[in-house]
Parts: sequence; structure tokens; C-alpha cells
Amino acid sequence: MTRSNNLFRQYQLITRPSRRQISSSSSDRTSTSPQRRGPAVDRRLAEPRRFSDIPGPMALPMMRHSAHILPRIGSFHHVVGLGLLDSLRTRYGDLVRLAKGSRTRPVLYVFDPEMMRESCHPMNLPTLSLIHLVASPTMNLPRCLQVYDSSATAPPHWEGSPLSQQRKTNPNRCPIQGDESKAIWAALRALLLDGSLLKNYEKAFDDIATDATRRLEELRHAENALNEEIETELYRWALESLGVLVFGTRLGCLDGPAHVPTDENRTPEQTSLDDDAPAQCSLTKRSLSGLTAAERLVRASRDVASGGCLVRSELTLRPDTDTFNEALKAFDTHFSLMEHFLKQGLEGIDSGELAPEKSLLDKLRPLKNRLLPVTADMMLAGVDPLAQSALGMLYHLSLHAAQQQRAHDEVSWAAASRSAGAGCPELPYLAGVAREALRLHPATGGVVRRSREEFVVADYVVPAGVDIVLAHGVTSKCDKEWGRPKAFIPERWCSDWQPLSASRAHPLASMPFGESCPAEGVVGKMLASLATRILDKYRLEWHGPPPNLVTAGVNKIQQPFYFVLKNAA
Ligand code: HEM
Repeated sequence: MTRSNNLFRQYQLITRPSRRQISSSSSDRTSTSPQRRGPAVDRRLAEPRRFSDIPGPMALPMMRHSAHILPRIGSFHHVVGLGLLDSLRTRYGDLVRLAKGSRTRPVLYVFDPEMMRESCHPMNLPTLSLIHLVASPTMNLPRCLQVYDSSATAPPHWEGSPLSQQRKTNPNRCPIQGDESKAIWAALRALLLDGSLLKNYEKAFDDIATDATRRLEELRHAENALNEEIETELYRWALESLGVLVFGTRLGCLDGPAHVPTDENRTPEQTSLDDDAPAQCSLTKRSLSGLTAAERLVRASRDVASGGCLVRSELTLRPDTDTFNEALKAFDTHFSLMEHFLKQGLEGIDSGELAPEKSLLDKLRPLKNRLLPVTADMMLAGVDPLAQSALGMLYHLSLHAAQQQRAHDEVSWAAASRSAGAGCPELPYLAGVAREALRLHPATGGVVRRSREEFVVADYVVPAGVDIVLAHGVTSKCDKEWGRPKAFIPERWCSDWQPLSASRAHPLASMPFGESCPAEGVVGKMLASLATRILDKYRLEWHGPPPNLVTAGVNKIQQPFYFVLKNAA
């Protein structure tokens, strides 16, 4: 019996998870996708179809960039524009094949959450000894292990990037081998899903959000418009928030006055001709020797982001290019700064009572000499998606006065109940604001997995060695899953609100953190703290045309920004 027949038999025996009754859509009933048409029963009786039968564009040279640029964040960022994904789905359906052509392997795009469930895999179970190093053995394993249920795919390993090169040339300082990092991320993810651990950071996140809000106020110029430094300010906020989480100490990214633009130092507004020019921040105009360690970190992190150093591209994969070597230098600078902050964080950790915000660092200490590369990777992987998600959230808020008012009312009510001695109530609407922003403005178009063996998805045989893009960034806005999918409606995440409730969508439809981002549990809290502090005193407006979205490392709103920060009435 052939391999495909064998697989087909196994496939027939598998009881596929049925769509939940409460789902607003049934894929078989409502899908416009060619792959989903026709009764399910006929599909099961038929022989699985060939991979080459999956619709998709010809292997045109213009699509060649997809050879290297696929979405995956973490130590290695891989990107594909949301616009490209959207048009592939509209044109070809829920399953799209990009033929091998000039690439080393074919790519399969998946735009249906149920098909994603078929094609994803539980992360390989992390090495238990490593999990035990940093997490309690009784702790719940990450949710992803229960959600995804095929074992035929795995996250691909990509070698040869400047970051892997930088880590390899520092073997004593980066002693992480092979799959160890996967185990560490899974354990970290479990830690950061633990609400009681995160409680230790509430005050620090709130203090940081207060400082960031003060600096935003300083940025205001004519008619309360925020100057272009808002992006750098959000990187400062993101690094300070991550720093307190990772190193248990304030780094100082929000110290000192904000950059107030004058006619002499103002950055000229970019035009469409400048699309490829990296966005400049005020720190690039100052001499390195005059910057504090925290300011150097902000600058290095912005250099990594704007230089596309984490993106796998033609240039970052060739050691003979300037881009590759500039990226190496940027990672060296970043790594030295991480060493500095880690030393600072570990100082005094043994003496006396443990400060609440050192809880995570304390749990990570058993990693010993792996601690430096792990913390460096967390800071590298986290800053860009966090800062850009904050920018996306502020943009969506600025277009919705009623939602801002509702968030403000919740903040005022919480303050009143605190002063009446009723403790610190949860802020479900603010949490909904952060979650809805992540649905509408996901940092990445999706995640990528590589098939390890032949398997069947939606009746097609997928051979081993295919890169499968699970396009969560498209399914998080598709009308098959969401009522009013393009609208910013934080209420859909609040449990008492039914009509457009997020619980009616497929559970894999919005996965802004993919399957394995370790920070899924904490990012919402950081974003909600920022929104809380801003909306407590101010209202945001957007006085200009809708911004362009670009994909550079992660999905970003492109300058110019037309934010106006008004005092609340
Ligand atoms: C809004 C913020 C963030 C978003 C939207 C985001 C999203 C993602 C996504 C989509 C992935 C790929 C997951 C997969 O392949 O299944 C990922 C991986 C990763 N993220 Fe995040 N992330 C965010 C913030 C952070 C932060 C704050 C950290 C650091 C604490 C972080 C650390 C990582 C790491 C280390 C990985 C690689 C995990 C692995 O390779 O298994 N991320 N993230």
C-alpha cells in the first residue's frame, strides 16, 4: 500500500474535532473557499488530492522574496505583509500553494482556523529537566499543548542569520544548544501565564505607564499634536516594561526630559520617496558617549528594528554584505548592554527580602550561564512587537471616542472603589481594549511551521518539507468568524456582552501570539496599564488621513503620525 493510501486510512479513522455549536459560522456551510465547498462526507470517501492540485499563483520571480521572508517572531523574525496574505486568500481560497520555483521549498498558506488545527502541532514536549529548572512541575503546561493536535509539523530551524552568528561567536556567553531554547521558552510561557506571579509586576507596570504618560504630555506642541517622537517614546516604554520584568529593576529608559522639537532639530516629514528610509529618532542625533546605558539600549533596539536585523532576507543571510555586518555589530552592542543590566538586576538578589519585581529573575536563576542569552533574546524578541502593538492600540483608541470614555469610566470606578477600601478591582474593559487592538493590528501575519512528514489537510496530501504559513493575521479579521470584523469593539472580549462576542469565533481565529510566544500572558497587562494611565487624564484623537501599514520585522503603522493628546474634560 502506498504511503498516501496509508495516510488516507489513518485520516478516515481520525474523528475530526467538530466546530463548536456556538460558532457563528460553519465552515462547510458558509465558506467561499473552493477547498471547503461540497459535502464533507464526499470528501472523506474520496482519495486525498495531490499537493500540486492546491490552487495558487505560478512561481513568478516577483514572488521570490517569500523564499526567505516568512512570519515567525522570536529570536528570528520572518515577515510577510498582511496585504499579500489578504490578496492570496481572496484570489485562491483558504488553502493556497506557492510552488517551489526559485525557492528551496514550496509554501502552503492556510487561511481557515479549522484547517490550521489540522496542520499545526503541539510543540515538541520540552525537555522536562529544563522545564523543572525554571517552572514548578505541577504548573499547568502551556495551553498550546492542548490546542493543536497534529504532530506532523514543527517550527523550522533557520541557521545563518546574523543573530545566530553573533551567538555562535560567543559560545561561552551563549551556551544554549539545539532545542534547549524551545524548552526554556515553553517554561517561561508557563511562568508568565501564572496570574499570581504577574501580580508582583502590577505596581511597576503602573509606575512605568505613569512615567510614559508624563513624557507623552511633554511631546505635545501646537494644538496638542504629539510630535513624531511618539514612536521612540513607545520603544522607551516597551523596554522599560520588559526590563522590569526580565531584570527586576528599572532601566531608566524614561528618565530625563522628552525630546521637544524645535525648528532646528525637527525631523523633516517623510514623503513616499522615503518609504525605505529607516525612521530616525532623536537619540540618533546625539553622540553615543553622551547617552546613558538605557538610552543606548533604546537606540540599539531601534537600530535593530529599523535595520531589519532580525528579518531573514537576501541581505541578512549573506555574511559578505554590509547589512549582515551592521546587524552583527548591533547585536554585539545589545548583548553588552544586556550583560550590564543583568549584573545590575542580580545585585542584591540574595540579600534580605526579595523585591516583588525580581520574582521572575529569581525563578530564572537556575539557568545560570544560560541566563544572559535568554534575557537578551527576550528583550530582542519582545520590544518591537510590544511597542508596535501599543502604537496600534493608541491609533484604534484615537478613532473611537466612545470606547475611550467607557475605558475612562472603568478607570475612575476602579479608583473610587480602591479609595473606598474595596481592594483593586479587575479592569475587564481595558483588557478588552488591549485584546481587540491585538486582533485588529497583529504584530505578524501569522506563524510558520514546516511539515516533518507527509500528512493530509483539507483532503490534500502535504509532503514533508513544506513551509506552512498559518495566517492568523488574516483569520483574525475575516467575516466568516467575526461580526463586524474590521470594527474596533473591545466589548467582544467582555464576558457579559454577547452579540458580537469573541467566543463565537473559532478559538484559533485570533492568535496574535501564535502557538509559542512566551509573553502571551503578560503583554495584555502591559498594554492595559498604558491605556489606563493615558485615558485617566487624556483623550487621544487622530487628525489626519489613515496611516499606511508596512511590514518591516513586524506590522507597523508608518509615519507621519497625526495623534492629538487632549486633556480630558
Ligand atoms: C504584542 C507583543 C507580542 C506579540 C504580538 C508576539 C508575537 C509572537 C509570535 C506570533 C511568535 C511566534 C510564535 C509561534 O511561532 O508559534 C512569537 C515568538 C516569540 N516571542 Fe513574542 N510576541 C510579543 C511580545 C513578546 C515579548 C514581550 C517577548 C519577551 C518576553 C516575546 C518573546 C518571544 C520569543 C522568545 C519567541 C520565540 C518562541 C519560540 O521560538 O518558540 N514576545 N511572539
